[in-house]
Amino acid sequence: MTARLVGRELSLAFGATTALDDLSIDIQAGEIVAVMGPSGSGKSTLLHCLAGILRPDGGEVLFEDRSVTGLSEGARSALRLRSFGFVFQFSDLLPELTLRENVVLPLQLNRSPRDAMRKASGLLEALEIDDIAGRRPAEVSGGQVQRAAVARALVHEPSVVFADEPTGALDSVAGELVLTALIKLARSNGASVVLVTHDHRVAAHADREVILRDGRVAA
Ligand SMILES: Nc1ncnc2c1ncn2[C@@H]1O[C@H](COP(=O)(O)OP(=O)(O)OP(=O)(O)O)[C@@H](O)[C@H]1O
Repeated sequence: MTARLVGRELSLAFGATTALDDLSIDIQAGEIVAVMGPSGSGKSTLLHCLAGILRPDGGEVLFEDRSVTGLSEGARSALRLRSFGFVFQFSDLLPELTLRENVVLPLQLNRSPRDAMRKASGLLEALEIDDIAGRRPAEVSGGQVQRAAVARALVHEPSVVFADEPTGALDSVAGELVLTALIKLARSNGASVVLVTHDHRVAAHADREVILRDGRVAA
């Protein structure tokens, strides 16, 4: 069994708008892939299909050689919680919890509290936010929130991290810190990263760039 993620001949329309048009993509275990292309070219839709959030109208997504598209909604949710991590442009950290409590959240179902805390602490240190991890999201900078979001996305050691414009709301210095940490930690865990971005400097961190145009792979 490999953690390879494959989208095969994916198509998806929203009413009269074609978002994905017979698009195929193959992401190897541990590979960092940047998905680029103009606004509206289908980048986020592709990410949502690969992650099992959206079901395509046609085609199939395979993860670990099994069909994701064929799973029930509940089974897709379980797969996302177990095997995938997510970082979005605007973090969805819970505002009433501290950064540390947010990071530990994905672990609480299946680890002892002490073990979960140890794992979260290691990531908070690696991301250099351990000294402020007792604060709530509103009490730290945007870059620090995004670094906490990276820690939360990686804490349960997912096979794939989906990152949709993770640095889009940050200045270049803060963005660089978030991105290098995300990629370094994903690599050390052997996780693949699907990185949606319109920024060539961000994409330069990936192993491979896939460029979309009108819902198809252009390059
Ligand atoms: N929920 C939706 N309802 C209707 N149309 C949608 C929806 N989501 C996306 N679309 C349309 O599908 C197409 C692809 O959108 P998508 O968000 O995947 O593009 P994108 O490449 O990520 O764009 P951006 O860089 O602007 O975020 C666009 O034409 C968009 O307007």
